[in-house]
Amino acid sequence: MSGRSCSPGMGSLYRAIKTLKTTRFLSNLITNPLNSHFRLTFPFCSHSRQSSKETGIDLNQYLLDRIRNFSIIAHVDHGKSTLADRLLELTGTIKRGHGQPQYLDKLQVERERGITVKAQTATMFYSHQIHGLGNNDVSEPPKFLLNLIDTPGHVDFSYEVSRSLAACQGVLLVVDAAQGVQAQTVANFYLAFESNLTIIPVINKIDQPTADPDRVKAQLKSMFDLDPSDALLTSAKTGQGLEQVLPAVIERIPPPPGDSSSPLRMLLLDSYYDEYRGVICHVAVVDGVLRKGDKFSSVATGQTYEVGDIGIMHPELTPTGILLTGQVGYIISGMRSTKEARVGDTLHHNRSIVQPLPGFKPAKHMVFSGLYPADGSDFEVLNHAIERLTCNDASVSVSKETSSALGMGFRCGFLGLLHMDVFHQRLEQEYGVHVISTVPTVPYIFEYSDGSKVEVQNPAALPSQSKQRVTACWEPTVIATIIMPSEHVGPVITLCSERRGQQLEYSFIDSQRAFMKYRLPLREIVVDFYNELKSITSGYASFDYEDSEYQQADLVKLDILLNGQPVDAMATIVHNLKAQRVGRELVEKLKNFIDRQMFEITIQAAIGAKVIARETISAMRKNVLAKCYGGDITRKRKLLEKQKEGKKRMKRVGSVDIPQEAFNELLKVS
Ligand SMILES: Nc1nc2c(ncn2[C@@H]2O[C@H](COP(=O)(O)OP(=O)(O)OP(=O)(O)O)[C@@H](O)[C@H]2O)c(=O)[nH]1
Repeated sequence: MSGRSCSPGMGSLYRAIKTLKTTRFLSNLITNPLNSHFRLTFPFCSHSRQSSKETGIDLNQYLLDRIRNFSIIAHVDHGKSTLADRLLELTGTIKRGHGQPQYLDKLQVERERGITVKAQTATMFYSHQIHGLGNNDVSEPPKFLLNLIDTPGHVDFSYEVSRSLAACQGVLLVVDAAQGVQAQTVANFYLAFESNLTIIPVINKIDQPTADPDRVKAQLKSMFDLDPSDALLTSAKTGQGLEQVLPAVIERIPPPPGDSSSPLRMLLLDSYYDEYRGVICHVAVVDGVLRKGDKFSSVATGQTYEVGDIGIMHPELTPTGILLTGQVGYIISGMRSTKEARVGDTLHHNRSIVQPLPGFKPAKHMVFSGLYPADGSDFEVLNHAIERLTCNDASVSVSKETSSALGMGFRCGFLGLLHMDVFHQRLEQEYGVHVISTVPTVPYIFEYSDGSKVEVQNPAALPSQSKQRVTACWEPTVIATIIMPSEHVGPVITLCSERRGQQLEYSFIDSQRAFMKYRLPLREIVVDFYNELKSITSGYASFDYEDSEYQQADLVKLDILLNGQPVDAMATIVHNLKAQRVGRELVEKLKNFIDRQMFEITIQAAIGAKVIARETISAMRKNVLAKCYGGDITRKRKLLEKQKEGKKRMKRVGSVDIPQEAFNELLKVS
C-alpha cells in the first residue's frame, strides 16, 4: 500500500514532487524510445530448440524484442476484466462467446461479486508490423508474445497490483469515459509511474450515453501530464476501438530488459496449491533460461528443486519445456507447500551465485479478526481449510488463539475488510466450514507503566484494567484520497471530521469534480466509511488510501457482558470520546439479534468496572411456528428445519446462543 502517496492538485510540495516525477517519467519515455529496444543484442539466440511436443508452441522464436509484458490497471469496475476478455478473444487465446465473461476472474467469489481479487496472467500471440522500422515490405508481420496481467481494482488488493507490476514494462491505464479519473486511478497511476513503466491511457466504455472522452482526456492531462493524443478510445462491450490496443502495446511498451547470456534469475511472482499437481509457481525470467529437468535453488530458503513441468498460461497451463529471458510462465517442481514458494523470492540455477532481485515489500495487515468454527468440534476442519486457503493467499497472517467464549480458533490479519470478507466467503464456499468471525480490529500500540510497548491485534489481549497501567496508546492512520462531484464537498468534509480526520489537501480536478486528501485513523475507515461516503454522495465519490504513521490517541477497551460474563470475542477498542455512544448502540443492536431464551439475558457494555449501557432480553423461547396458524405440516417442518440450520451458525456463549449476525452488527456499530 505504501508508495501510493502522490496526489494531483495543490500544494507546493506536491508540485515539486510532481515536477520531479514528471521529469523522471518523461526522461523514462525518452530513454526508452521504441527503437532503442531493437538495439538489444541477443548473444544466446541459439537456445536448444526444446519446444513443447505437447503444444507445438516454440518459445525460441520469442526473444526479448518479440515480448511485451503489460498489466491492465484501473479503478474498480472501469472494465479491466472485460477488456482482458476482448484481448484474449482478439488473439484467439479464448473463443469468442466462450460463455464465461471475465475469463480471468476464476474464483467463485470473483464471479459472484463481479470483482477481481487475484491478479491473473495470460499469454497471447499477436502478429503486428511495426511501422517506421523500414521493414514494412516484409510480407508476413512478425508474431509477438504478449503477457497480460489482469489486476484487481479494489484498494484492499493493491498489493496484488504492485506485485504484478514488477513483471511488466508497461500498463494500460483504463478509465471509464463517463466516470473519469477516480481515486484508484490516481493510486494505480502512481504505482506504475514510480515503477517507471510506460503508461498507455485507455478511455473505455465510450458506448455509454454519458461518456465524455474529452473531459477524461483533459483530466489525464491535468492530473498526470499524460498527452491526450496518446489516449485510446475503446468500448470493451461493443468492441469499438479495440483494434488499436495491441498495436499500441507492441509499439509503445518496451520489451523486457534482461540478459539471456547471464546466469538464470527468476522472480517468483505468485504461487498456489493445486490438489493434483502440487505447488504451481508463477515466475518471470529476468535473466538466463530455464528448461524442464533443470535444477534450481531459492535464494530465500536455499532449497533446491527440479523442474518437473514448465510452460506458459495460454490461458490455462500450457507446457513449453522452456522459459527464456523476459518470459512469464509457470513451473511445477515438487514443492510441497506454498510456504516454500515465497512470493518475491529469486530463483536461480543452483550452480550459480546471483545478485537477488529486489523482491516485494511484505504485505501489510490492516485489520485483524478472530475466526472460530461455529461448531467447536470443527476446529480441525477449520484448521485444515485455513491451511489450504492460505496456500493460495499468502497475504493472510494466521496464528492460533483461544477465546473463553468461542473456544479454539485463529487470529488472522488481512489487507482490508473486503479481503477479510472474501477469505471468510472462500472458507465457507470452497471448504464448507461455518465460521464465526469476530469484530475486526486494527493493530494498536499500547505502552504500559513499566515502559514496555505491545502491538495489540486482539482487544481481548488487553486486560480490562483501569487506565493507569496504560501510559500511552497509538493508533494507525491512513492518508485517504477522495474524489467527488463538487456539490458533495460539504457532507464529505462533515463525514471526515466526524471520523477524526485532518484535511491535508483540497482542490478541483475540473469544474465538476473535487479532490481531497485526509489523514484519518484507520479504525474510522475500516468498517463502514466507504458505504457512508457512497450514500452521502449518491454513489459518486471514490476513495482510496495508503497506510501512514501511527498517532497518539485516547483509547479504551470496551467489554460486552452477557449475564455478567464478559464475552472476550466481543471486546473492542474505541476512542474514549466515542465509547459511550458505541457502547449504547452495541447493546441495542445485540438485543435485536440474540434470541429470547427460557431465562432473562442482560447485555451490558463496560469500560473496566464501569457499566456504561445495559439492555435486558426477557425470557421466552422463540417460537418460529407462532405465525403458522393451523395448516400444512410440511410448512411447519420447513420452518423448524430452517431454525435448526440457523442454530448451526450460532455460538453458545455460557448459556446464550449468539448468531453470526450479532457479530456482524457489532462490526457495523464499532
Ligand atoms: N457499457 C459498457 N460497459 C462495460 C464496458 N466494459 C466493461 N463494462 C461493464 O462494466 C462492469 C465492470 O466490468 P469489469 O470488467 O468487471 O471491471 P473491472 O475493472 O475488471 O472490475 P474489478 O475487477 O472489480 O476492478 C461490467 O458490468 C462490464 O460488463 C464497456 O466498454 N461499455
